Amino acid sequence: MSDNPDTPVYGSGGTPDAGPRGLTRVTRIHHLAELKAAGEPWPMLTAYDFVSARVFQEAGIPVLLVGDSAANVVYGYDTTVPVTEDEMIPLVRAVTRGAPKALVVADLVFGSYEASPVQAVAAATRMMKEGGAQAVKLEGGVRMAPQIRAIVDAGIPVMAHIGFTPQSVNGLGGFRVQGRGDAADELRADARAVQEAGAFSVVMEMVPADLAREVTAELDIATVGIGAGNGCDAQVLVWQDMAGHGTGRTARFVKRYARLAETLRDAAREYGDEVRSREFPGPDHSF
Ligand SMILES: Nc1nc(=O)c2c([nH]1)NC[C@@H]1CN(c3ccc(C(=O)N[C@@H](CCC(=O)O)C(=O)O)cc3)CN21
Ligand SMILES: CC(C)C(=O)C(=O)O
Ligand SMILES: [Mg+2]
Repeated sequence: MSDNPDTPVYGSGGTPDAGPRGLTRVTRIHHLAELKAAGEPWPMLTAYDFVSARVFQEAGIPVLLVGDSAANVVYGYDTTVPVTEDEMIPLVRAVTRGAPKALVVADLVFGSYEASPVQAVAAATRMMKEGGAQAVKLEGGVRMAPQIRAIVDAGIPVMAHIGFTPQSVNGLGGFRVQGRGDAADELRADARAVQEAGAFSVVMEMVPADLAREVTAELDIATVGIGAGNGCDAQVLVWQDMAGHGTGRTARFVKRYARLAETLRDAAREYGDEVRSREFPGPDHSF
């Protein structure tokens, strides 16, 4: 592995570079187009703080999302509706500091972009200027195309998000798969509209796998699936879901690769026990 800036994010031979030092160069949007052309899927995770962002960069995760799921996993709200720009921006700053080689995408929060393209450009500008993000994400297809176009025209790359869009949970009638039956054509239209509006990528959440695969083949831009099967160009999960660091139940689309919450609880319990018994701090940890 090398620090030469011409070394690609992924090593030669098309294998993802997840070596001991992680990403070998800054991830750019055109790399994602190259990966789509090469048929190589890439992983994306959420991140909300410095340490986890650094760990994911070391693990070779090229794209990090500071999701508005921070509402749930950082701030403890029930939905993503209440979280504000002022709550998101410090998290975006921490992640961009922790993972300078990852492409950092920041979610625009509910209420910050829907009203008009002018409002959307202002919200996206804050995420870049104050947060240091390289791109923003917003929820909506056909109905948000004017906002996407305006943000892209302002020089800010946009990732769109269609299918189940959690900010509209009240309008969608709950946490449900989207694009089943007749709704498939609506989802296809949303996908085409965001590509046409200039988005560089699109998240598809809770969409039937066959439909997601078809849309991925139809589009030139990268599709990122969450609950959308393995035919997408990329996958994303909330990192606490992926690592077993949540509290309650998780969606069907989550696969858990670790049991961090249990590990942490056991560590805290042992620490507590040792303080109570005066075993900690012993001579090794005293001056
Ligand atoms: N921790 C976390 N993980 C996420 O994936 C996530 C968040 N938070 N917060 C923002 C949104 C909300 N998301 C959600 C939340 C709940 C379901 C859910 O309950 N899904 C059920 C029902 C599916 C159905 O009946 O059609 C499931 O079993 O998958 C799905 C996505 C995805 N996002
Ligand atoms: C689940 C992903 C796609 C997201 O939008 C978030 O974490 O907020
Ligand atoms: Mg989100």
